[in-house]
Amino acid sequence: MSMIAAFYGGKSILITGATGFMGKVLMEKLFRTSPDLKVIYILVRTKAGQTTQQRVFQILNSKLFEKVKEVCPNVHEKIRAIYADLNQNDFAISKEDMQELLSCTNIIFHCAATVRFDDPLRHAVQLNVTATQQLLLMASQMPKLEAFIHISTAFSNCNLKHIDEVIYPCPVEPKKIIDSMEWLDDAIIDEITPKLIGDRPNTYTYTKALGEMVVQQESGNLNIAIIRPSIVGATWQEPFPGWVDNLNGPSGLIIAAGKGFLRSIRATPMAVADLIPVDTVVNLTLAVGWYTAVHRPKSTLIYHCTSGNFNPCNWGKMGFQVLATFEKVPFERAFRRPNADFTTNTITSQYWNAVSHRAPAIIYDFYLRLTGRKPRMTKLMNRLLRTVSMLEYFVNRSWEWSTYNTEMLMSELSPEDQRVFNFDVRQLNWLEYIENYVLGVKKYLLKEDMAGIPEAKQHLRRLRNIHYLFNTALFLIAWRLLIARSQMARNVWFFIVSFCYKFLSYFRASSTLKV
Ligand SMILES: CCCCCCCCCCCCCCCC(=O)SCCNC(=O)CCNC(=O)[C@H](O)C(C)(C)COP(=O)(O)OP(=O)(O)OC[C@H]1O[C@@H](n2cnc3c(N)ncnc32)[C@H](O)[C@@H]1OP(=O)(O)O
Ligand SMILES: NC(=O)C1=CN([C@@H]2O[C@H](COP(=O)(O)OP(=O)(O)OC[C@H]3O[C@@H](n4cnc5c(N)ncnc54)[C@H](OP(=O)(O)O)[C@@H]3O)[C@@H](O)[C@H]2O)C=CC1
Repeated sequence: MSMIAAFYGGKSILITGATGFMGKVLMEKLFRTSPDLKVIYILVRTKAGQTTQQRVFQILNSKLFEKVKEVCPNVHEKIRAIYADLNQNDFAISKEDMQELLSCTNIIFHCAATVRFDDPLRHAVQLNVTATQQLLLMASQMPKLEAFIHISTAFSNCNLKHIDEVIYPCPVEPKKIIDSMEWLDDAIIDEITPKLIGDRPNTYTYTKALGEMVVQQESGNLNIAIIRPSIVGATWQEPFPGWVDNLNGPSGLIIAAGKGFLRSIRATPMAVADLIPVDTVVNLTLAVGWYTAVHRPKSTLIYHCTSGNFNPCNWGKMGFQVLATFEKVPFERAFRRPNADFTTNTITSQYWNAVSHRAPAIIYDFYLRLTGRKPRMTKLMNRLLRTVSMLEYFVNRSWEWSTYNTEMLMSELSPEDQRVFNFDVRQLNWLEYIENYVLGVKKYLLKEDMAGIPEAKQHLRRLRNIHYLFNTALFLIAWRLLIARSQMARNVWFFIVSFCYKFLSYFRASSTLKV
């Protein structure tokens, strides 16, 4: 029997961000391995016209939870959705719900955050800093609380090359940042944001670093641990390979490349692609929750959940494998044949953006206008290029994260726990993982049926023929224009024609001689 699974039996667990990518997998794993847990409280807001109950119902009836229904048929009774909005200082939680949370919670997993790179600083501070502070205040009033697990990111200190499992102080105290957000107007905040984030690339990484400082400063007597995952990708093994449900990180770019929109990205092929499967992150998170509660370390331990130290992959290998998978499992209705190159400098990147991205979008929009349809490709391409420009920071650098605490934890696990809560990425086969990832994007993000693969391949063959025809026509037009303007070109053309004529007449003569 797994000691970790047994530990969560009978426990009341609070998860923030449970409706997110990582939160769903965390909930699923808990219900599947510890079906005798007492209750999972989840803070859920209404979204896209759905009530909290409707959102929970949709999650529990999704493919991700298929196995849970077998081992925990009464899962609906064990999940308690509490309306909350982390944008509000008191989370807008009702008095009754707050009373129940404060008196019953044993473990907190704080996953909620805004992961957008371009969020205005005010919004990112509210969600990634102030909300963390508010949750810590709630935790300090929970008499039964055994552990508080905070999910940060391995990129919270991406301005450093080597990152240890310690908290690095930010130049300005989080409390001052929080207070200034209350009285500065948006225009001033936008103006000072670049100065505040300094050499970090965006408000996301900056506010995650501030969030860690808040955890350190306001932990009081709480028993806390921090987990820093790198680039979280689709599931590796559990509950099944390739599951993913949002466009963040590689997923969106895999779609853009598979649909033929993205043809080049400024990336360093040999840079480490530090991806970590979401089920690996969740296994580590649950192991950390158990270890923190049972062993009660003297200080807040930080665990790096990264792959580069154990089983490095690089962007060149990843890109190659993604494209190779498209050959076998193409996406449907592609705009062009998938083909994405890595450019290593800004000039070539700008050239390919003009030639491979903007020009085809303009031509296609012109075609849409001619056929009486609304042009949309240029707008989509501009948004995609903006997205790519924000992700490029992470594909042109490599980082080294120390993993002492993560390795220590692995050694503390029994063989059974190492099997059930496996976070040993040394066992990960990257080619297999990336292939399953692309398959998962097709099935779970694009909702495309595998039966449509022959038609998708046929469509790509048509696109290839159109591509050849287009290039041939372009060449002939260019050659015709050149001949009309250049004597040299005409001479070359006549030389080629006469050479071919002589070769053909010699060939014909020699073949009649044989008879
Ligand atoms: C063969 C090559 C493979 C190689 C593969 C390389 C992968 C290299 C990944 C590095 C990744 C590092 C990640 C650090 C690790 C964290 O800790 S970060 C945590 C996760 N956060 C993220 O990944 C970034 C989250 N996304 C964002 O911040 C915003 O999407 C962006 C990037 C600022 C763009 O914002 P926006 O312009 O408002 O765009 P947004 O509304 O989000 O989406 C616009 C459209 O693009 C789509 N979209 C959204 N996100 C994406 C995306 N990531 N990609 C594409 N389309 C997207 C949306 O569906 C949307 O379409 P519509 O809904 O309009 O039809
Ligand atoms: N994805 C990645 O690559 C990485 C993620 N991380 C960290 O992991 C954690 C989870 O990330 P991930 O699952 O990918 O993120 P998602 O964007 O998928 O999920 C974010 C969660 O936070 C919730 N949330 C956001 N704003 C509010 C709000 N105002 N009120 C209530 N809930 C809110 C969302 O709820 P709703 O569904 O209502 O929007 C959602 O459940 C984050 O802390 C992130 O920083 C770390 C490294 C990498």
